[in-house]
This record gives sequence, structure tokens and C-alpha cells, in this order.
Amino acid sequence: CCSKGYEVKAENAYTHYNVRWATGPEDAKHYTTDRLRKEYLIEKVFAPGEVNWTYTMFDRFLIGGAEPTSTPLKLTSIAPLYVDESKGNDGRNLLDNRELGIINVGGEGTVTVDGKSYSLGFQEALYVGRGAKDIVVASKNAAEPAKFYLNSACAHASFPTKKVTLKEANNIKAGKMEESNDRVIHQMIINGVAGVRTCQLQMGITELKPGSVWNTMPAHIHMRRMEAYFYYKVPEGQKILHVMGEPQETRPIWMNNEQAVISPQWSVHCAAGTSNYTFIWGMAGENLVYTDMQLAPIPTLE
Ligand SMILES: O=C[C@H](O)[C@@H](O)CC(=O)C(=O)O
Ligand SMILES: [Zn+2]
Repeated sequence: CCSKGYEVKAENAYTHYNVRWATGPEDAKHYTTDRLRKEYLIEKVFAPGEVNWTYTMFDRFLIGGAEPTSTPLKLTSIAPLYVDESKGNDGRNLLDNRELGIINVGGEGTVTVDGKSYSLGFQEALYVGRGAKDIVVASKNAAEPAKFYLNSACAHASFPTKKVTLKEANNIKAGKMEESNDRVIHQMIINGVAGVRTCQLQMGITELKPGSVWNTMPAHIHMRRMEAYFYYKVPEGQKILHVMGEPQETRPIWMNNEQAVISPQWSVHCAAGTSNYTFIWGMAGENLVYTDMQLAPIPTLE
């Protein structure tokens, strides 16, 4: 399950991880379909009773999923995050040097942070600040498990843990029906929204209206931030055609429901679906300026 070249210490039997190196556009434009998918696509986010992590070297971002069933799951650290025993314990707790964003895309669940419980329903979010030690996730009903989508970035300050609902979010209407991209961007874990403070992390949900299939159109890149998209509510039998690459060197990645994809700083990240769908975006990098992006106007795309 885990990348070669790392000492794999079994924190517990249910936590798995893989590491992705950072890649550049000069190489990526030569990738085959298979290589492109290996570098950027995250096929397994959720599995019953498991915590799955992908650790990308783009901004040291963690992308993961926790799906507790009958027993709660502890969000532990993973080996590439902590120092050798001889040098102390730094990184032994997942959030020793990090902040975490959680969005539930399954049934009712709870997240308990150092003894304090937060109930998270469908599409509710929780920000967990640096320094939290004990994080346990659980489902209310094992037959309808919670699915906690996870993003984590390095953090140098500790901000309070805070729940954010869709109502409290900054809800922005975007696109239009005539351009097949009528959608609402819910900014949830965003510095200053609903009293949340973050170091690097920004997360939210974008919902497309029926008949609208394009997200993030016109497309953009952001040189100062990486991003990851997680697609869900993709109906059975339907697919997402995610587009990545430099704006004049784009490549398609076909994706299934509940899969994620890494977007490097140099890459556009937009998609069309064979139906409407919803996705979670999460990003980290140099700043917290959501609008700090460079547009890739539609007529210029290649
Ligand atoms: O940098 C911002 C992110 O790519 C998303 O928030 C964009 C998005 O959800 C959309 O336009 O549909
Ligand atoms: Zn973006």
C-alpha cells in the first residue's frame, strides 16, 4: 500500500499512504495516459474502515479520506511526516506541524478533537488547528458511514478548531446556464469566513446545477498555490473529464465518482462531466488570497 523507499511503521492496520513527487510541466507534457494518472490521479480516497492518505510534494499537501464504520478511527501521523526517534518526537502527531480541513461527504458522523466532539452532517466542514493531538472520527450509523474528506497543509501557527456549515459559508454564484457552468462556489474553510482562521489551507465545495457540466471555466492557474479536486455526487455510470496541464498544453484525465486529482501550480484544473456533479477544492501555498489566480481565457486554450 505504501511507497517504497520509506520505512513503513504501522501506526495502525487501517492507515495507508502513498507519496507523490512534485513534477514539472516540461516532463508532464511527455507523459502517457498511464503516467499522467500515476502522478496526479488519486483513485482510492475512501474504503470502509480505512484512512487513506496521499502525500504530495506540491506544497507538502495531504489529501485523504477516512471512512469509519462500526469502530472509530484515529487520524494518526504517517512515517514521512516524523523525525527519527533519536531526534525526538516531532511529527508523531499528525498536526504537530500542520492544520487540517475535514468535509463530510457521507452519513452523519463525529470528529473528536482532544476530547471535544463535533457532529458533522453531509457537506459540513471542520477546521482543526495545529497542535491538536488526538483526532478520532466516527460514524453515527455503520450502515450509512460518514466519509470524511481530508486536506492538510503545513502550518506555523495554531488557530482554533471550528465547524463551518454551508449556511455560514461564503456562497458565490458563478457561471451561467447558457455556458453550461451554472454553479455555486461555497467558500468554507477560508481565512475570515465564519470566523475561521487558517495558515495556508483553503477549502470549499462547488455544486453544479442540473444541465451544467463545466467547472472552473474560464480556467485558471495559480503560481502561488497548488490545488486538489475531489469529485463526488457523480451519478452511477457517469464520468468526469478533468483537464490539467499548462493552458496551451492540456491533458485529459477521466475520473470516477469519489476520486481526487492533484493540480500543480503550473496546471489548469477544470472539468466537464457527463452529468452535473459536485466537488471539493482544497489548496495551499504562498498566500490566502483566493482571487490570486491567472486566468486562462477560453479562446487561448490548447
Ligand atoms: O482556485 C479556486 C478553485 O479552483 C475553485 O474554487 C474554482 C471553482 O470551484 C469553480 O470555479 O467552479
Ligand atoms: Zn484553482
